[in-house]
Amino acid sequence: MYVGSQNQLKAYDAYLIEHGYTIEQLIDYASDALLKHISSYQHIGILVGPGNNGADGLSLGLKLDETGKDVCIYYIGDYSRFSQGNRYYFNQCLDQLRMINLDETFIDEKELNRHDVIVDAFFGFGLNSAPRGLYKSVIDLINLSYRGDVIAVDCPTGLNCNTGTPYSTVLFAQKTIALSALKEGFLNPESQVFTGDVVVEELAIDNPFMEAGLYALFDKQDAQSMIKQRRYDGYKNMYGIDLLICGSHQYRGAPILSAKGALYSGAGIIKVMSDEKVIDLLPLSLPECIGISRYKPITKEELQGYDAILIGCGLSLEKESYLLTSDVLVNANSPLVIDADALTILSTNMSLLKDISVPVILTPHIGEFKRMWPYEEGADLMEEATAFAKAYDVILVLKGPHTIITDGTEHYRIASGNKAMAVGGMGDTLAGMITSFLGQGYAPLSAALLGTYIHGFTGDILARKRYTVMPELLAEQIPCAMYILSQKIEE
Ligand SMILES: NC(=O)C1=CN([C@@H]2O[C@H](COP(=O)(O)OP(=O)(O)OC[C@H]3O[C@@H](n4cnc5c(N)ncnc54)[C@H](O)[C@@H]3O)[C@@H](O)[C@H]2O)[C@H](O)CC1
Ligand SMILES: [K+]
Repeated sequence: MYVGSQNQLKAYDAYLIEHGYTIEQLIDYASDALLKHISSYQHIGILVGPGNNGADGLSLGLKLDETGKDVCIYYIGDYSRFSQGNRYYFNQCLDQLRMINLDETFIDEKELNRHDVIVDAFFGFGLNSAPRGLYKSVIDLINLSYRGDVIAVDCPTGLNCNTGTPYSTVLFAQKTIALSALKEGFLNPESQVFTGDVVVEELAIDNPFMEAGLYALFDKQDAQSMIKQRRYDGYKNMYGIDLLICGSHQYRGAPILSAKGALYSGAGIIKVMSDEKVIDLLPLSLPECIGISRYKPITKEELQGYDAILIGCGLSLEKESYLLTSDVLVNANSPLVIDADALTILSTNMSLLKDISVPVILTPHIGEFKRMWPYEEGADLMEEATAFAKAYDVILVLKGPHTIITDGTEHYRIASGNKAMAVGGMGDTLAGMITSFLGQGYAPLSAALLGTYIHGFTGDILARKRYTVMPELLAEQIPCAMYILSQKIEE
């Protein structure tokens, strides 16, 4: 299943049109996909707006009429402002269907309740602000007085399709048929009260989702088929020797959380290169890990022999951390995960990324991302993420609700994770997990996807009975979560 923001969905339609489809054809495919969801009803009212969402409703009305249904179209506004696709179907409807212009004849409660379903094709992903005037009046009337089902085409009118939050007026639907892809806002669980059940219907064409920039939703099934079974004859070196260059005298907890994330997600051997104070603490909290005292400068030789390296968690922003980060970026010859303070340091000299020949995964939260990329407030985060990954040839794990992961060519949103996980230290655990999967031999993009999915999945299990989820507890639960996924256990 794919997901897109308003911009991306507009670009998706433009891409299809550039590649030979006409808008009238696309609307025809859209109404084909809608038909089966409405065909069990007999008396059908369709609310039609001025754009292509309205056109979907008109084309659907024609098809329902052909099968003997009682169809009535309610429209607002003047023909000259309708979209090209809308006019094409509007003209056909004029000859065949009962058409009510709400500017002239407003519907009352009785007329409304003649229908056993109301199809909302007022606005789809094109809506930019609250519905006003007659649109608002009709929506208010339906919300208050209509007793049948409301089915929304693509997005309920009045719901912001990027955020999943309502404008001041919104139509409550029992069901929403999302065309081609999920709208980004539907990832927000709070949107469900407006959308009702969401069904995604793809158009019956060769859909170029990924090429055209839409994001795939990486879900439980994807994780189950990606996760490898442990081998009967496996031994520790087979599961990776990972180096975590993390922690400082100031931050002693972060490296422990990263190491726990790495260890509990299956790493063979973990070495933590850090400040003396962290090294002293390590055997007490994590006796499985090996401590290495950190001296400057870090040479190429010291970075040899690892399957994956993580730098950044709890590193601090002292001068010495700047030197350390550039030493590691210049000398590393294993796949590299860059997190937290190392990202802030990197943001002061992004050209360091240009000369790296090993695969690099960056794991910023939005604040760290903005330091690295000229992000303008309100810009489309998924589009910016893709552009960033392409520009620097890295894998970007942009942390947030339904974390964004892209290498510039493939793009994903992670289906797991929840609000109880917004706790300091959670990112350190995640960075350790991704490093662990890199070290276990997963391709870099797979390591990022699997690490992030399992992190969220473990958090989801814990959050069923918790208001907040602590990173340390989460780390300790990773083996159970991985067992559930690897054995395909239904819960
Ligand atoms: N690939 C697909 O899945 C396809 C989906 N399709 C459908 O097309 C709509 C999007 O159509 P579009 O014409 O771009 O936008 P809308 O119909 O949602 O809106 C029309 C128009 O209205 C203006 N507008 C915005 N906000 C307001 C407001 N508050 N009040 C009044 N007017 C407003 C704005 O100018 C909009 O452009 C999508 O949802 C699918 O249903 C197609 O079938 C093609 C293939
Ligand atoms: K709609």
